[in-house]
Amino acid sequence: MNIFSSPQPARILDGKAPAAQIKAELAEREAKLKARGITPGLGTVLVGEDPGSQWYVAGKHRDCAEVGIESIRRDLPENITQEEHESVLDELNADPACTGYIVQLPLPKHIDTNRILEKIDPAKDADGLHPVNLGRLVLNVNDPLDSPLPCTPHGCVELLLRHDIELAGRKVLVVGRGVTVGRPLGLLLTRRNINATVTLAHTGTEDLPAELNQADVVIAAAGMPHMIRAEDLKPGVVVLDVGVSRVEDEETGKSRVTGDVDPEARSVASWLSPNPGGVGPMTRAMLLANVVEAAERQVV
Ligand SMILES: Nc1nc2c(c(=O)[nH]1)N[C@@H](CN(C=O)c1ccc(C(=O)N[C@@H](CCC(=O)O)C(=O)O)cc1)CN2
Repeated sequence: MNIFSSPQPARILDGKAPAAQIKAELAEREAKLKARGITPGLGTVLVGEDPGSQWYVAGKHRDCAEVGIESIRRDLPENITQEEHESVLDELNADPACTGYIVQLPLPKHIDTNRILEKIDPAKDADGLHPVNLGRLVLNVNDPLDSPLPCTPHGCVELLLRHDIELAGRKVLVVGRGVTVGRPLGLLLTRRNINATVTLAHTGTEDLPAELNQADVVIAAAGMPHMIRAEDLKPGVVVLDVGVSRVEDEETGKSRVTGDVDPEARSVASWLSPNPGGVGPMTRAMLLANVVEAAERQVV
């Protein structure tokens, strides 16, 4: 134990159990939709052979099967052109069996990601990353049935709420300004129903340790292994480890997933999300929620 230690090791912010609960709730909603003649169908668009992306997409289809959502896969070659990629999105936009879809990120460098995200029909945007849906997040459209929320930010907030962790009035430091996590997460946390005070740190932040030292809650989404050092954290802090990096295990030589947070943080924090097993399963559950909600909007 060092001088920064909290008296007890951090409690685990487990994502697997709440994700399983959410999936069970979604399976019931899906059954009601089917009874009304609507079958939710998730499409995925994957470009290239990246093993991580292939694994995530396969996981999304496994999750769909669990909940009763139909799956549509479009696996495209690495050298696909912008125009060819966009024409696949035109097909999915027109396909009534596809009630929602995602384009797995990152895309190869020769593809303009923003143009691809803009091409998705906002009503079928299962990731909540179309400019219209991100704009609704900025505009504070509050009814969840109006528009999808980005999956990882929504998963982070749900993970905290389902462990009864109060966010109102607390200082939350989000580390990372990416479009899939950091930026939308800052917007979500400052909504009136959550009411956190948010600082968004990034590679241009001059004194990250000073920011970390002030924070009641740290959400690390930078994708840099163990960049959040235990000695910079305030004792009793709540820590969510979102970053996913693949590193070689020193003992086995095999590739494994690691997060942004130094494992020693468990002796300082009051709550710490494991990685894997924390935010990842919640991200997947929130994607399914977006697909079911998009299909439910067809009923109303
Ligand atoms: N279109 C999108 N692309 C990407 C997103 C996204 O939300 N939409 N996020 C990430 C990848 N991602 C989903 O696509 C994702 C990452 C991690 C997990 C997850 O469950 N992780 C597991 C462990 C994973 C492992 O062992 O490799 C965990 O945390 O327990 C799910 C989804 C980038 N691209």
